[in-house]
Amino acid sequence: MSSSQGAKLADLQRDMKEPTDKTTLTSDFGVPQTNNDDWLKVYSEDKQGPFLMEDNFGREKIHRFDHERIPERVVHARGAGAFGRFTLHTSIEDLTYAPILTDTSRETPVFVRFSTVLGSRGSADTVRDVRGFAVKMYTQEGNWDIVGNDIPVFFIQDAIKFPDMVHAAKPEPHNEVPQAQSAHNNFWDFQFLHPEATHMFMWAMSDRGIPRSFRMMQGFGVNTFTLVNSKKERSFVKFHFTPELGVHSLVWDEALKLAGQDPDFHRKDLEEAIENGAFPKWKFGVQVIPEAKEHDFDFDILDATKVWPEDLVPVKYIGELELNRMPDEYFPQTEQVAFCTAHVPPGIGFSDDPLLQGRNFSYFDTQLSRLGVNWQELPINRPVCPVMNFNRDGAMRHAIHKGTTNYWPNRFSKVPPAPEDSKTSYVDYEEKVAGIKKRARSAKFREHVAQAQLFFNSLSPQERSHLTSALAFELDHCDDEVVYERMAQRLAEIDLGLAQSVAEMVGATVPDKAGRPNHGRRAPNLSQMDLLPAKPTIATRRVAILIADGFDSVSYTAVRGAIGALQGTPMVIAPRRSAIKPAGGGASVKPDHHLEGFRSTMVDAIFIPGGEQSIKALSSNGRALHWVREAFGHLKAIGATGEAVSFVRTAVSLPAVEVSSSEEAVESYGVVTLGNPNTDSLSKVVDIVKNGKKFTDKFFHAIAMHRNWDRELQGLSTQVAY
Ligand code: HEM
Repeated sequence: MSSSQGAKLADLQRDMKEPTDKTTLTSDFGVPQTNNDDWLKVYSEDKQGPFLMEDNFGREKIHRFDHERIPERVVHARGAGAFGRFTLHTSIEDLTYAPILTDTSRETPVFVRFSTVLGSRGSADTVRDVRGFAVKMYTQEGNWDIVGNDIPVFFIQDAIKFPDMVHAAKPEPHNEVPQAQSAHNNFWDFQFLHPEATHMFMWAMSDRGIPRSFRMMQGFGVNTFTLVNSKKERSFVKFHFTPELGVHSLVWDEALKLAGQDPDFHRKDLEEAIENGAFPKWKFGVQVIPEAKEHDFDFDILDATKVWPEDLVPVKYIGELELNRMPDEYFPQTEQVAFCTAHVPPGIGFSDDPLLQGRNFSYFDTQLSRLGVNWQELPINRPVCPVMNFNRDGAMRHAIHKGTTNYWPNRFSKVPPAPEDSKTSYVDYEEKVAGIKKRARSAKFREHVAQAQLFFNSLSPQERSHLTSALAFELDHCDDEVVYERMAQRLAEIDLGLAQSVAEMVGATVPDKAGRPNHGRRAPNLSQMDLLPAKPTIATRRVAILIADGFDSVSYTAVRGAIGALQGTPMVIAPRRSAIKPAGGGASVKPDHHLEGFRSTMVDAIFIPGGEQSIKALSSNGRALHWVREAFGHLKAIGATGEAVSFVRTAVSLPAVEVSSSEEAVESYGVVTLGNPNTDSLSKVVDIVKNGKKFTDKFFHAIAMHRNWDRELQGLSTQVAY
C-alpha cells in the first residue's frame, strides 16, 4: 500500500481496537468483569430468586444495546463501501490550480459508498433504482466529496422539489408499501405532473436501474461544478467515472429473483472482487465548458436534468480510481460516513445550478440529525490534513483545544486566515451578479423532452426493448387508471412506438399520434453497448461448473484451469456439497455449493463437462435442468462438452440453437458446445475471440460479451420456461 493511502489508514488506526489472546472482558469504564452470562440475582440451589437492578454491568449492556441504532439516511439508506486510491495521470493545470487535479505524483486515499436510493437499510441490492456513487477523497487540502449517481441526470432541476420527489417515490404514506420500488401510483403520478423528470425516468427505467455490479456502473457527479485556474479563469465541469470492466446490467427476471435469493448480491460481489485482488477500477474524466461558452448550447448547462452530449463536449480522462480494501467494521465506516457536495478543495467551486445549491445545504443539515454536530470528527470523516478553527463544543466533541483563545481576532494572532495567494487556500471566485429576485426558472430550463428522445434513440435495440418492458412492469403496478393513462400520453411525447407498446401492455388508450415528433438524433456513450471494455475479458466473472458423480475430469480440469488463468471465478455446483467422484477414478472434487443452495442467477455463465454417469444424473434432476433453462432465459453463456451437449440440447429444445457433434467447437446464440472434446480445443491458452478455433476461445468470448442479445432479439429466450 502506498504511503498516501496509508495516510488515512494510519489516521484510522488511532481508533482501531483488536483483541489479543490475552484480552479479557471489561465494562465500558475498563473495570474487569468476571461473568458475561448471568444477571446478578438473589439465588439459592432450589429457587430462582429476584433479579437485581444493582447489576451495573448487566444494566450497562442492555442500555448500550437499546441505543445501538441511529436514524437511517432519509434517502440512499442501503449501501456498501470500500477504501481505495485516486491517481492522476494528466494534469489539468490550464483549468484549475487544485493540486489533486494537477499533481501527477500524488496518490490520494479515498472511501467510496455505493447505494440504492429508495429502500430501507435492510432492503435488497438488486431492486430497480438509481445507484448512489459517493466518493470521499482525503486530499492534502481537505476532503473532496463527489456525491454522484450511476445516472448522469436527475429527476428535478431545483432543490425545493426534492422532498416532494422523494415522498412520491418512497413507500406510500397510508400503508408504507411498496418497499424499495418505484412501481406504484404515487411515483408515476409525480413523474407525469412534473415534466422535468421525463429524461431521468427514461434512464431509471433503462438497464442502468439494474446494474450487474457496483463495479460495472458509471459514476457521475451529475451537477455542474466549476474549475478555476491560477489566472482566475473559470470553466464549468462535470465529473465522470467510467468502469474498466464496462457497463453491464442484470436482466429484470434475474434482478427480481436475486432480491429474494441473495439480497446482498452487490455488497458481496464488491467484497469478493476486492478479497480476490481483482480491484475495481474506473477512469476519471472531466467534461469542461469555458465560461465564455456557457450559452452556446440549446439546453442550459446548469440544468441537472440534461447531459452534455459527448459529441459536443468530449470527456477528457485524466486519472484513475481504484478500490482495494474493504472496511474493517460496517457501522463506524460505511454507516457513519457523511458526504456533502459542499466539500470541495481549493481550485474547485460551484455553479449556480439550483439543485447543487440546495444539496450543499441539505447534506450537512441532515447529518446533524443522523450523526450530530460533531460528525466531521468521526474517524471515517476526518481529513488527513490539519484542521484548525474556532468552531467549538456541541454534543460528543472529541477534539481538545489547548490555550486561552476561541475567537478571531485574538491578541496572540493565533490561527490567522490562510494567505490568499497560496494554491492551497480556498478563494471564492469573484463574480458580478445582477438580476431580479423572483421564484422562477430561466427559459432554457423549460424544455424537457429533447434529451429523453436523444437517450431513447441512442439505445441499442435490446436496451430499448428492456426499457419498454420496464415501463410496462411499473405501470402494471399502478392501479389508478388516471396514472397509467396519463403516462401513456407522456410517452407519446418521447416516441410514439414506445408509447403504443407500453399502452397496449398496461391497458391504457393506445395513442395514435406522437405528442411531438421524435427528432431522431443520437449521441455517443448513452448506450451501455458503447461502453464495453477495451479488450474482451472474463476477469471476475463467475462461471458455474455443473457436475455429478462420474464427470469427465479432463474437460473439467482444462476449462476450470483456463477460467482461473484469466482471473475468472470458477464455482463448482453439484447435487450435493460432499465430494464428487470423476469418471474412471482420480481425485474427487468438493463442490462450492449444491444445486438447491445456489442458483443460476448468481453466476455469469455455466459450463457442463461431459461424463456419461454425471450427465445421466443431471438429466434426471429438475433443478439441474432449471439451471440451464434459466441461464438460457437470462441470456448467459452456456458451455458444454461431450455427453453434456445433448443435455443442453434437451434442456433448451430449440432447433435454432445448433450444437457440435464433432471435434469442432460450435457457437450458437451464446451456447458453445464441443461434441468430442480434445485437449487442443480445451487449452489454457485462450484467445478471447468469437471466431476463435478452440472451445475455450468461443466460450470465453460469449462470457466476455456479458449476455447474448441475439437470443433475445430473435425471440428464443422467451420460448424456454424458466
Ligand atoms: C444530482 C442529484 C443528486 C445526487 C447525484 C445525489 C446523490 C446522493 C448520494 C450518492 C447519496 C448517498 C451518500 C452516501 O452514500 O452516504 C445521497 C444522500 C442524500 N441526498 Fe442526495 N443526491 C442528489 C440530489 C439531492 C438533493 C436535491 C437533495 C436535497 C436537496 C439531496 C439530499 C440527500 C440527503 C439528505 C441524503 C442523505 C445524506 C446522509 O444522511 O448522509 N440529494 N445523495
